[in-house]
Amino acid sequence: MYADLCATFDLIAATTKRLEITSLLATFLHTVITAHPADLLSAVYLCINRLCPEYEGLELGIGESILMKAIGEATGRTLQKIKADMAEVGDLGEVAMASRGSQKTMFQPKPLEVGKVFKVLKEIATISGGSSQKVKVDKIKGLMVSCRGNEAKYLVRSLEGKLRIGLAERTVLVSLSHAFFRARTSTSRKPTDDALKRAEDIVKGVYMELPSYDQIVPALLEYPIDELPNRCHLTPGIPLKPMLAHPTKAISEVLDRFEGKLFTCEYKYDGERAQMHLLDDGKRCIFSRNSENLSAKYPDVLARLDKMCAEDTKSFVLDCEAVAWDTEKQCILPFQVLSTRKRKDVKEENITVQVCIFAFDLLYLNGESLLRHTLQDRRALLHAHFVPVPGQFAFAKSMESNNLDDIQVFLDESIQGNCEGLMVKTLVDESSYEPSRRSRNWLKVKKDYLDGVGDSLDLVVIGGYIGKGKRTGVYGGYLLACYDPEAEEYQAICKIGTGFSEEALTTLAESLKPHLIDQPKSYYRLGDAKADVWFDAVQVWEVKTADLSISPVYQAAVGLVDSSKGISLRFPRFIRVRDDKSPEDATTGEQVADMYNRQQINSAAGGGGGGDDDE
Ligand SMILES: Nc1ncnc2c1ncn2[C@@H]1O[C@H](COP(=O)(O)OP(=O)(O)OP(=O)(O)O)[C@@H](O)[C@H]1O
Ligand SMILES: [Mg+2]
Ligand SMILES: [Mg+2]
Repeated sequence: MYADLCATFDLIAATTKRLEITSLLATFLHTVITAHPADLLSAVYLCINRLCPEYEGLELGIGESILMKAIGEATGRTLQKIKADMAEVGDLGEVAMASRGSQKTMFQPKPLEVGKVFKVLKEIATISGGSSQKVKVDKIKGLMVSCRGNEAKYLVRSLEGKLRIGLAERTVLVSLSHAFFRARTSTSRKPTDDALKRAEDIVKGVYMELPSYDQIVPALLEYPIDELPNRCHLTPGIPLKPMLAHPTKAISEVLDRFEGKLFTCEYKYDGERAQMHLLDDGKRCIFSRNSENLSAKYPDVLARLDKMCAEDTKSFVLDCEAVAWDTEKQCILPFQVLSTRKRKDVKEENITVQVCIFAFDLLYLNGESLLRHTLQDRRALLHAHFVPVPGQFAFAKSMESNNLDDIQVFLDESIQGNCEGLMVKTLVDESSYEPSRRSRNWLKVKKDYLDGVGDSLDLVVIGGYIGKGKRTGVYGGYLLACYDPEAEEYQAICKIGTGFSEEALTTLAESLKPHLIDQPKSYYRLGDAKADVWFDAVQVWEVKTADLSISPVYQAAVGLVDSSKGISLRFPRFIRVRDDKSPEDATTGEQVADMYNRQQINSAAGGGGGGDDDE
């Protein structure tokens, strides 16, 4: 059984054609549905490399050293040999497979089952405490000795938290819908593309509202696909992925894009996205942009929830921004202040950074999902069912006008008020809430864009340079990368050395030290970029740049603008650590290429702000 999954992984790794991958996985999942339905949930989780819904926060990502130890002990090879192989091959999964293959076994252990493998992985992730390292190694060993063929390779990669076979989560979702479609229709007829597509849209749509296989897989096993939307829908307590916005260069661009449509301008608050939930039973929670549970960070906000609700408000999901607040001067403080707030185990009486919540959308109210309502409706309900509390809870400031001068005045006011600019949104037509989409119906206008800097990038730290002179003892600079989800690789984009306060240099170096690795990962695409030390891809930094240029050295967006050269940033400047983005949410190669192309168009047009003067 686990062998079948691993065989499928091998086939998937061997092709890059999305349709083929979908069909390979659908075939496998179909057999699971018909022959071992109880293992289906485990199989799906193994395919997407997760242990539970994202918001539960349980993760694998077992460190290289523990894995090497386990491989050594399970295969009777020395650590030195494994390290040497690793240096040569660069992939611990391959090393494990080769080590297992060369091992003489006295007897054949029982074949591994998907459900068993997944169960043990989950156990490993939950182990903590004093002797946890040893227990983990033992459990890994226990699985490893039963591995045959390529199983050790995928087992190790699952433990590392990265399969790297080019299997995107949305492909798993599509395959799952196809597999169920096949299982639910008679085999004599070949399904029409339309019917397949319909099944696909239902499953995808439901997942957007309720991103939890724990709920969706059992429902699919029990009911027909058409019934799924009635069984699974937006539910307070389970975070949905927030809707995202497109950057625009100027107010005139907004007016062009939204011509003939009703739209609204809102202040764009500069804090942290906060999705607030109230459940029927009174339970409450807050989630980040990344579906991380922030309840332990904002006990003060949870405590004020009752004050914010009108009397008939029993359950809801609110989309908000949490912003640092100056209680004396009664005004918004910059993001930098919010970032100094403690993140975990916050006690209300010790809070130094107060926050005010600015609500801009209502997604669910009293048992009903509002996602498909117009923004106009949702906003009316928001205002009717919630009550502003000075300095604690407010509605996002908004304004309707299609006059360029009016919007400019509103934008200037927002900047005066310590905001980042405006969010401009369709109000009636095409104004439903689109979870997890970067929608064309939400446009952001930031002050920075108007200054000609363009949007910031969120990049992953993969290398460092030993500091000299004033930076002795800390890193003098870092190597950054963007992420290419298609190739599942981090592509080096630039060296960065400016924008750091002395304090930041120290704290960043400290926070990265536990993630030092002996050599760059096989999935770092480096080109000619070099570094003194290498880091595991764990930290995301927001970075501003003067401009982007084609580079013979760096490999970001390679193949998109030039067949062999990548794109690099000129004069990159560190802004902040993005705790709310994981490395795989970093700016993509495609976005980098997009930014480069837009910049070319703008400078060719001789438009404003073309200068690239940087201090
Ligand atoms: N009125 C508002 N409506 C919607 N979002 C708002 C509003 N005010 C502030 N925001 C914040 O602005 C964010 C979108 O712009 P921002 O440039 O900060 O995105 P980001 O988090 O850097 O992500 P990305 O760059 O990937 O789009 C939202 O995620 C939300 O946190
Ligand atoms: Mg922001
Ligand atoms: Mg951004």
